[in-house]
Amino acid sequence: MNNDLVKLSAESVNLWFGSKQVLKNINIDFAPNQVTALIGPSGCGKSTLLRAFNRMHDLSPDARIEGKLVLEGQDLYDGHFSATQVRRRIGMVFQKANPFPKSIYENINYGLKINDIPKAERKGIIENALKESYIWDELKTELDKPATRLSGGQQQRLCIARAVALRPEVILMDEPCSALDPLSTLKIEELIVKLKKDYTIVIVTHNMQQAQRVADKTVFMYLGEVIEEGETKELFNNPKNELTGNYVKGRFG
Ligand SMILES: Nc1ncnc2c1ncn2[C@@H]1O[C@H](COP(=O)(O)OP(=O)(O)OP(=O)(O)O)[C@@H](O)[C@H]1O
Repeated sequence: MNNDLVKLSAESVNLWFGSKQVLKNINIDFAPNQVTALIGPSGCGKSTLLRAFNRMHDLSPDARIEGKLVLEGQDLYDGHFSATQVRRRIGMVFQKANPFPKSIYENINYGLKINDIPKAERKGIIENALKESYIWDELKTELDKPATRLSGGQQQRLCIARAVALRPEVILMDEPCSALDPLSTLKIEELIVKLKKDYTIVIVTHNMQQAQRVADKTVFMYLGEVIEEGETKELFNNPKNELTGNYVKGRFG
């Protein structure tokens, strides 16, 4: 891919937990302002790859990474960045919404504080992040209420607001809708499509319809390897690899 069209990439990435190799020679380029879905059967390494971009394996003493994970030409592991700096530029939303046991306001304010955003700016940023995440109208009169009292779908949109408040360049989403009802799922999907105007988004999903609804590109992984990647429509309707075809048609997984 032309370098101007690459926001984030994995270059010859191998990853082990102890002696078990979980990622094998992964090469992927993620284009800016696009949504890319990572699909593949359970255990194929999707979350592990996503987490590697966010420096989440720093805390696993048995994790070993070879190769490069690159954001705009800069290696995320070459000592240039701290994990906090990486996470400011690459936000993450998890499978289960994980609001802090604090108020709605404080959930977003906390990240702003630890990233030294001046106090005078925080209120406006919080309002914007909630608006951007389509949740302001629902929550504007109860910002002081505990976030844990929100519905699962609202909690997940709050977590997305928490991520966007820091103005990351990339948002990684690890099965963000798997714990949600169909209506909340639809709202998050609409939000994802809207957010790609400003962010590069990578989403892990087991939901084939979801991948087709939200993703411009799709990457199919199997046993730690990338088997096929391409335009979502193409990969689903005209897969080049038999394994991909069997997976997207639901024959295994
Ligand atoms: N911290 C860890 N220590 C040891 N092994 C791990 C660790 N994290 C993941 N693994 C192993 O790595 C492999 C890949 O797991 P991963 O969670 O990346 O798969 P996945 O494709 O995201 O699966 P799922 O769709 O079920 O979430 C699995 O065999 C898992 O047990």
